[in-house]
Amino acid sequence: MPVNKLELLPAVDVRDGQAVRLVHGVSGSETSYGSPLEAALAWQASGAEWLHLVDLDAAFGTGDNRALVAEITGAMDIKVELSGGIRDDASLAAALATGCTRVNLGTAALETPEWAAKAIAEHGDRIAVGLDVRGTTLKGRGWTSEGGDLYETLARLDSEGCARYVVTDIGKDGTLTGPNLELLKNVCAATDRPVVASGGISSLEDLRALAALVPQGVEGAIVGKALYAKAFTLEEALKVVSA
Ligand SMILES: O=C(O)c1ccccc1NCC(=O)[C@H](O)[C@H](O)COP(=O)(O)O
Repeated sequence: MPVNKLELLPAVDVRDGQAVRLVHGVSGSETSYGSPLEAALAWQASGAEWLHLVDLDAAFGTGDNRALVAEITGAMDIKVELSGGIRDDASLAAALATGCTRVNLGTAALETPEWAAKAIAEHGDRIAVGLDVRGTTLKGRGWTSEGGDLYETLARLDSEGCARYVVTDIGKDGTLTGPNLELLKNVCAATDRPVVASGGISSLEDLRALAALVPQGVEGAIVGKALYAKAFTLEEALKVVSA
């Protein structure tokens, strides 16, 4: 169903049991923000309708936080989008079994396209694909491996029935330098599927700029660092997007 209000997805990225934010998604660049469950509960208490929950260890292949991710998802009354390391039947089944609303596939959509197409066919709207880019080149495996051309992959995923894309400019992620609006406009022009913007949001003005792209296909925005750095509160952000 089309939405006319920008959805906000506050992020909780989990590394080694802690809520963290990375810069450019680089392993080792993290700042720690304490208990991920407390962070998730705080976003929920502030009025969030969504939580974007990332298992960074699973994304980087340095282990996983699967039990904690399941615990956090189970504790939420709001919708949860799970991301990070969902690449095979076992990790997909575990993610879906948490009761989350949807999962993001990343590396799998690039490296095992047949498996990803099967997951999309079986689970429809519960699957989104994360398109993580530098320029127009996709990245996989915790953003360290090359994954081909953004627009070629988008056309393939569209033809396979992918319901939605989460688009991240890696150069912006965790930097508080604003979202890549040109990239988002270009992706929206290339697909009729909804797009969730991720990475770089730094101000309420950025949220207003993203809200202006809702008619073009931007459905939501993931906000991480800005909330942890207290650039604005979630209550202020929610007010901006509902205005
Ligand atoms: O989502 C992933 O699978 C992922 C994998 C590897 C590194 C980072 C990953 N996600 C990061 C996020 O989803 C961030 O929470 C999001 O882009 C927020 O960015 P920001 O507002 O710039 O802190």
